[in-house]
Amino acid sequence: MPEIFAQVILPLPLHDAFTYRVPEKWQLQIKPGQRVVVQFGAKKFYAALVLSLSEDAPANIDLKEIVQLLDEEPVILPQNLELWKWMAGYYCCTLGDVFRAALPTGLKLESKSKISLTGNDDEQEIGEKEFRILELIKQDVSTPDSLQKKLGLDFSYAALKSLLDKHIIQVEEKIDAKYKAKSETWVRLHPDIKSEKDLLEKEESLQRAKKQQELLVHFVEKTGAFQAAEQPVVSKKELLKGTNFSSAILEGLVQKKILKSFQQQVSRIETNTSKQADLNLLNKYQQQALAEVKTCFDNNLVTLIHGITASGKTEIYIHLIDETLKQGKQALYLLPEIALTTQIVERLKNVFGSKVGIYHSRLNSQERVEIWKKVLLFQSDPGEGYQVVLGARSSVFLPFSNLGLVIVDEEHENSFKQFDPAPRYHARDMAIVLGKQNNANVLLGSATPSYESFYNALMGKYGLVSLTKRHSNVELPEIIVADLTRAWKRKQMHSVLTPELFGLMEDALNNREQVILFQNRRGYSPFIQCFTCGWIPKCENCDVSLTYHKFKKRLSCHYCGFSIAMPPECPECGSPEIKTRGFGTEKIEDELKPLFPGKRIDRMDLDTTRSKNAFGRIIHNLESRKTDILIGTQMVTKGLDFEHVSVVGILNADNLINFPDFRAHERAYQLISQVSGRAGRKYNRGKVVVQTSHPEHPLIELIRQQDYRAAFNTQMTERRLFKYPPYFRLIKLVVKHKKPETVDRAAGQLANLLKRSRDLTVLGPEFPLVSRIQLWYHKEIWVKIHPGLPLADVKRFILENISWVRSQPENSSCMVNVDVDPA
Ligand SMILES: Nc1ncnc2c1ncn2[C@@H]1O[C@H](COP(=O)(O)OP(=O)(O)OP(=O)(O)O)[C@@H](O)[C@H]1O
Ligand SMILES: [Zn+2]
Repeated sequence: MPEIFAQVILPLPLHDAFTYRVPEKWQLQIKPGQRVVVQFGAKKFYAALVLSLSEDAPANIDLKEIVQLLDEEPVILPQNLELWKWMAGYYCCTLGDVFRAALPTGLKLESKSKISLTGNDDEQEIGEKEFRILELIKQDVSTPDSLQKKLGLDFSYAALKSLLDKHIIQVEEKIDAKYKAKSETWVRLHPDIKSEKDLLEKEESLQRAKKQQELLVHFVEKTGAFQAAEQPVVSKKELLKGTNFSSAILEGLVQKKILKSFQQQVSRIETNTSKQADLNLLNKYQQQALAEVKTCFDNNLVTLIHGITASGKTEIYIHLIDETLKQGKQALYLLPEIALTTQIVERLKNVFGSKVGIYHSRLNSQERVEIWKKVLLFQSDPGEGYQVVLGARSSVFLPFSNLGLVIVDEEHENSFKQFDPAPRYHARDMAIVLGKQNNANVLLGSATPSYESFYNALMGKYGLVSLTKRHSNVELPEIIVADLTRAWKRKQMHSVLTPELFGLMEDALNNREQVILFQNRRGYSPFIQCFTCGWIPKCENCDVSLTYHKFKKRLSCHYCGFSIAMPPECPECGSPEIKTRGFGTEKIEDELKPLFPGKRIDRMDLDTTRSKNAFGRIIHNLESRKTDILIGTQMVTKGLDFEHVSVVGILNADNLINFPDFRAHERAYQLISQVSGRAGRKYNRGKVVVQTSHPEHPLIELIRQQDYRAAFNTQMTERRLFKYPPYFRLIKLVVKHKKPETVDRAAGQLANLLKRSRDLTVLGPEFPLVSRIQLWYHKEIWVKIHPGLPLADVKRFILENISWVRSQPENSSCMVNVDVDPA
């Protein structure tokens, strides 16, 4: 047999795949997409993934053998790996980075080399160091790491190796998959009992073991043995539930060979047994839009559906998914993490039943592995595998075998972008690549498309379909701009509410309608300050002030989690007068309670949704009208669909508009339109109050007119002028080090090198808004790239210069993150 070599990806930030020899015993079995154990470096073992196989050995080097083959079948398909390669190339990261992001934790493996005695120690000469190692192994110190810890300089790998060579010790390379199938004990009749007569005989034999007899009768009743046609089996849990029988009684029957117990794997995923509902009939606008989308698909176009809030985009998606399933293909429906609420999950499950898998980060790792395997299963067993996945960002990595449709809902959402660690990918853009690679249709949807996507649509690169009517035929809400400065001056404010907003809230609440208030800051107040000396507490690790959380009576950092107790007095001057500054959601909740006595106020932000079910509870309470007023951060803007919300308040639009980011206006427009869109979705036209100190700001006027096109056009002029996307591509480089002088120097060197290219526009280096996070100083360099330039060459040029800067001894341990298309 010719020799076979495997190219494997290691879970390390290394650029290449590495080649190993395949031992003869696995030559017939090994396939790309399987996991293998390999030794890398002198002493480390890793679970790697086979990328490809070949018969040609690389010429120069001495190759190691694969230590172990972990999977019988691939955990990922060759076509899925195409996406990995594309991603690593495009986002300037390594295949190892993609590997770590792609597989669910439960399929990634941990390596622990365990050393044990062989029992073979007959009179061999051993040295001092070998002796000490042996003594420790006898006391169960069993890994090289822990030996090294105990022995310090007395530890030597040579001594360890010598003991191995003498066969006194052995290495058990114990690599175990974290995922273990969950199993349950089940009970059935012992196979010796073949007829009802056998059963009766056994029962009589139990005259002197009353409890056992009773349990046997209970078993027969429960399973209908010899009466019902089905297999008389029941889970142990089910059998003993609500009875006084103990496990010991059951064990007695098993020992007497009357019952038999066995282990059976169970799924951790709740099985949905709900009946499948029919599809809703589309209204005439939706029908028209659906037809247009299909025409675009026929022309092989990625398509953008721009449909106002509550126009019923979801219904169109459901119809498209349905058609995809009828063609026997799979569909992927991507949503931002936070929009994956019970509302949308239920809607999909009602229609597609057990064909739908849900995949997001709130699942535990076991559950994620099961979803992964059921998506994979579709290839061999379409009846059992998942045909539809509703998922967040990382579901682009799932092992689809026959993808026909990819939908990206709320495509403008920047949470589709992974910020840290690498790969810093954008799931919307990856969805488009995934679609291309699989010949699947791609549909992007939003009420406020990202300016990049809308631009692509206007340029004819994407198909464009519009929906301009709400399903209920109710008009988009009326937007009222309220002047904060004027109301403060005239002393008309009710806490944080202008008289306009306060009045509308009172009316709505009196009519049993609901209100949503949006504030983009959580906590009680963004900072506190000593009234006497002006002291403001800051984070120890980051360059930010600490946010006050009243309920916890603590000040905490929203970047690193550092927190301290609220000081009773100013540590600088001793004054007891410490004032809270600004309004977070927690403070607003506090202040509104006395303004609306008897009304139920709830809050939805990161702090109130940490527990697993909190999110669902808040939504349920709003849906069932147990909540009158909901205060929330960005979370309340995402796709929520409630019938009785009639007033929405944006408490401070200026925070959004004045953010120092080239996307600030785009984002402010999106956020305000999205949250406004929660009002008046079904019955009467809703009202939205936008509070601002700058009512004359041009963006505020565009928001008031709800003119997406005009807002887009104004921004495009600026983007073109200042060389921003979609006219130019951006790559952001972040140089990091614990010493500010090193960051300064390295970033300066890098920027100067890049500026030598006359084709590129290089900005910086500059300290970002928050220049120190978790003790690391940051400095940013922005590279603007003309669309005519070959991107791959530009990236290579950047990476080469980064390598050079990092290789300078004075910059040692300096990190540089590369962020392609920063969001
Ligand atoms: N054809 C239809 N038949 C019955 N109900 C519909 C239909 N179309 C839409 N609806 C209902 O109208 C409401 C709004 O629809 P949907 O949530 O799909 O809007 P959307 O366009 O996704 O809005 P948003 O962008 O705000 O998330 C939902 O309650 C939905 O069930
Ligand atoms: Zn911090």
